[in-house]
Amino acid sequence: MPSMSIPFSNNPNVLLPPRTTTTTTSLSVFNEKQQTDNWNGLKFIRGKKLLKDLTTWGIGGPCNYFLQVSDQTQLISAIRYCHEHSIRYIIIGKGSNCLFDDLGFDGCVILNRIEFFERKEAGMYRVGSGFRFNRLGIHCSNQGFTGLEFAGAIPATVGGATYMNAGANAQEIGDVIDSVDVVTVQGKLQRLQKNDLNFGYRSSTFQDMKDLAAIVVVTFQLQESGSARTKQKECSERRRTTQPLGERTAGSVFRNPLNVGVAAAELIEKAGLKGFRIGGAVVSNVHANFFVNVGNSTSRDMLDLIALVKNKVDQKFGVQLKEEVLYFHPHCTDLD
Ligand SMILES: NC(=O)C1=CN([C@@H]2O[C@H](COP(=O)(O)OP(=O)(O)OC[C@H]3O[C@@H](n4cnc5c(N)ncnc54)[C@H](OP(=O)(O)O)[C@@H]3O)[C@@H](O)[C@H]2O)C=CC1
Ligand SMILES: C=C(O[C@H]1[C@H](O)[C@@H](CO)O[C@H](OP(=O)(O)OP(=O)(O)OC[C@H]2O[C@@H](n3ccc(=O)[nH]c3=O)[C@H](O)[C@@H]2O)[C@@H]1NC(C)=O)C(=O)O
Repeated sequence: MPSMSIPFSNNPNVLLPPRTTTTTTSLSVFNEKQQTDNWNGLKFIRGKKLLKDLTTWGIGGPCNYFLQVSDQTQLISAIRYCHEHSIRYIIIGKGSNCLFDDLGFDGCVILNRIEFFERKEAGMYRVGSGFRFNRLGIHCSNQGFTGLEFAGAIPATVGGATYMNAGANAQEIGDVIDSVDVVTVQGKLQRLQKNDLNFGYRSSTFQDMKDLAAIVVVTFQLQESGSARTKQKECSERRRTTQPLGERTAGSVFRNPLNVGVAAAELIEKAGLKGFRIGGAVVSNVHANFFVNVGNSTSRDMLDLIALVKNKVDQKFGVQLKEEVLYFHPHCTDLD
């Protein structure tokens, strides 16, 4: 079995080489007593924040620096701090698409809680990227606007969903976005209009932006519809009956293969892998593209299960599945 099958996040900030004076190259700091670093009013927690508590999979050791931000100014300051100190960093929302390592993350994890919500005019909403995506979907549908009914049951933030171009039930977030405000790695704010944005199946302009630090605000333009509320309830009901809700998963592990005409889940099921288990990681019996942490999965269990499923599907059907979930290596990845 290959030791590592899942690609790393392609976020350039994650690849930033640590400077030994500021980011430890060993993870020994994680065993020390929790400390805080105060900088420009920001309070970084050092060494003790467990990533398993920040992700839906419930897997992941401590991160070297942790910070929760609740507004744009804090986020920009945090990014500047990381750059000035050569600390690699990532922004996470609900942690529903992330696999962290049991060894943790030798860098800074910034938890996005920029949660404001403004109604600009009928059907136009300006929303902080840390706002809960499911809450947004329910609210807009209840107000009689269509386009985000699918979001009502998805555990994500608006920023994470935009970055991935989240979609379900034949809808995608990219279809109803009017503009997106981002902050660059230089700490500058920039607005991207609808015409500048290029969304595809689980892909977005943001995944290719070399100078993206974070999505900060998303503005939506929705159309009126008398059936939005009913449709939203149907989407949630469908999810309840076809997906293992209430279990520790990261949603779909693999993207659906393009131009094959068959879903990843179907290939995995036909390979006889439903219920297959490695340690505490199990292919769901409810939906084969969901892998469940049944309580004690290590990151290695999950990585091995992903690699095994990939291999079996390739051997049996000649289809190379691509991961939707992102893996974050504990150390600087340019050395690996
Ligand atoms: N359809 C469904 O039923 C389900 C869908 N999902 C999907 O999972 C995604 C996860 O959302 P969420 O939990 O919020 O994200 P996560 O916290 O899991 O973050 C995943 C990655 O998204 C990027 N990201 C998150 N927030 C931002 C931001 N503000 N600015 C820039 N990049 C950001 C980062 O990538 P990087 O570090 O590489 O920059 C981050 O590592 C959603 O897109 C959703 O589609 C999840 C579960 C179910
Ligand atoms: C969960 C996610 O998004 C989901 C989204 O919720 C649903 C609902 O629209 O559609 C996608 O799943 P999916 O393609 O597996 O959709 P489903 O309708 O559940 O299944 C597709 C096909 O696979 C078959 N199927 C499904 C599950 C299973 O165990 N076995 C199986 O054979 C179904 O019968 C169906 O013919 C998204 N996944 C991807 C990778 O595109 C996510 O991105 O994390």
